[in-house]
Amino acid sequence: MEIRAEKLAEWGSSLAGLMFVWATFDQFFPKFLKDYIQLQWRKLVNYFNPIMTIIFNEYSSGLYKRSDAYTAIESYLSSKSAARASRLRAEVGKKNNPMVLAMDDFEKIHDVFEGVSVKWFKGKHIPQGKTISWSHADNEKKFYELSFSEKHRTLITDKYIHYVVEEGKAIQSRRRQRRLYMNCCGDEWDYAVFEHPASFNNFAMDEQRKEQIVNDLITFSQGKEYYAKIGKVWKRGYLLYGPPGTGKSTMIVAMANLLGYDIYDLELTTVKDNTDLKRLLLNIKGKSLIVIEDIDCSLDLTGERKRKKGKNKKNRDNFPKPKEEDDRSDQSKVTLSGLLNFIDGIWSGCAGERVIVFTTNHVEQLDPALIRRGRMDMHIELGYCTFGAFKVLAKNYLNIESHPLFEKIEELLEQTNMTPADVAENLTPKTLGADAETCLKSLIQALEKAKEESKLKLIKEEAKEAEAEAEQQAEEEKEAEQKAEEEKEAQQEAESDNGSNDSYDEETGSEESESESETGSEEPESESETESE
Ligand SMILES: Nc1ncnc2c1ncn2[C@@H]1O[C@H](COP(=O)(O)OP(=O)(O)OP(=O)(O)O)[C@@H](O)[C@H]1O
Ligand SMILES: [Mg+2]
Repeated sequence: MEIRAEKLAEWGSSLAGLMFVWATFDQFFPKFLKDYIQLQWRKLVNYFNPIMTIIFNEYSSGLYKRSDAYTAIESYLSSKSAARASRLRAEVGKKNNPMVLAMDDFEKIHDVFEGVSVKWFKGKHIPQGKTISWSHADNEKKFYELSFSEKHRTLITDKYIHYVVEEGKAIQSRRRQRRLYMNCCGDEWDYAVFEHPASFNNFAMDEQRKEQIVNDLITFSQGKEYYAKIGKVWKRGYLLYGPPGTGKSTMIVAMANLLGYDIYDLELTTVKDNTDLKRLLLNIKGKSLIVIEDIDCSLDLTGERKRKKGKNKKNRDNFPKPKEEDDRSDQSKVTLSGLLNFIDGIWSGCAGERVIVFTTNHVEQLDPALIRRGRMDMHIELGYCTFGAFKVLAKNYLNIESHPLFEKIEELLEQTNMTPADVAENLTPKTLGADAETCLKSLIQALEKAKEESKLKLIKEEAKEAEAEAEQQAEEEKEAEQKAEEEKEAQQEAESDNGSNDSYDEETGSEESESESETGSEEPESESETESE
């Protein structure tokens, strides 16, 4: 299309004229008149295409706290802005938080929900004249304006706004720095900022099972209405069990990272009694993952607690403890019923969503009451490394998805038990520049060694068993011999008794008179006396 120079000049002068008129309008017309004209203009537009507008103010009137809906919408829109807004504002997060791109003031972005297009506008009212105020509400008044066609009113007010707020909250919680709380002493929580890279993406386990667990967690975290409908507290319990080094603690971190929850690591051995336990638990906020590791070592299932033992804790117990700590653990009286009350008692409903995780290496030692469904809803067994799990580790550690050595590794993994922790350690390069093949070979070596060791162990165990069996057999034989001897002796005694009775009859009691003369000499004497008489 050809645009002629005279035409351009004509447009230019019209534009300049329009700008002049606007500048004059803006400068000389009072605010109320401008607002009136704007209102009338909107009405005119609305007449032909009815548009509905909803305003979300940053501060509700009289409140000093930012509106939750406003902040949730801000988070939701910031996730859309990077791709859709033409002017962005960069905000650098606090310590270690990534930079966040948000839409700038007076920007518009479009969003689509169930095929319906809506428009968001970020505006602000700037107060006329400068006033000094301590309240945000008196300064700039920011707001989000949502506009959509009137005919979609029900969809937007009933569903879309709810969706935006919930999604925004989820984004906030994902961005928020998470905390790891610990109860070090008494009934108080101490925390540290929690940054752990473990996730379900790099967690090594059977893919199908992993998907089940992830789906279960996500369904739980989105199940607020469902739990309310069925009248249950919004909580879910997971029991993770398996040998040391199979990823129980790693899975806890992956769970927290997936849901964006804080972790509360509850150390029962430092809690004095049920009252302190209650106090601790009441101070746990919503969106939290409460963890009791090695539950079998923390709580005596008869009701009394015992000191942690096993694994590292066992080693720790070898060191003399400060007397104070010793005394404290002796006085501790957290009971199983106290713990169960917390898990599903009336006061378990005092906070928002919660996930409770127990870990143990000895599931068979746990009281069935503690782990029944409803308390520990999902039981997850973490076992030795399978080939599927190995492939995840190989992708994580060596960035490879296949290799000619995989076949050999698969075969060896089927023949021997190696924990994912050991496999991971063998896949870790030990020297700078060590390539994938070197690491795989090192794993094969370790697997072969483990296989040999388990074979030897088996042989030793069999030999030990055979020895024990032989010992038992020898003992049984010895016992049988002894028994036979005893029986023989008893028989001989009985026979000799019978023999003596016979001789008494035959020899008219000469022997008896002998023995009787030892015990009671009077009777025979009197007898002899009568005889002599
Ligand atoms: N399934 C897994 N996927 C990825 N890494 C794993 C897995 N299992 C173990 N690891 C690695 O092994 C290390 C030890 O695992 P973890 O501490 O989770 O084991 P655990 O089952 O909690 O052991 P314990 O019973 O001794 O507490 C982790 O740091 C992790 O790097
Ligand atoms: Mg662990």
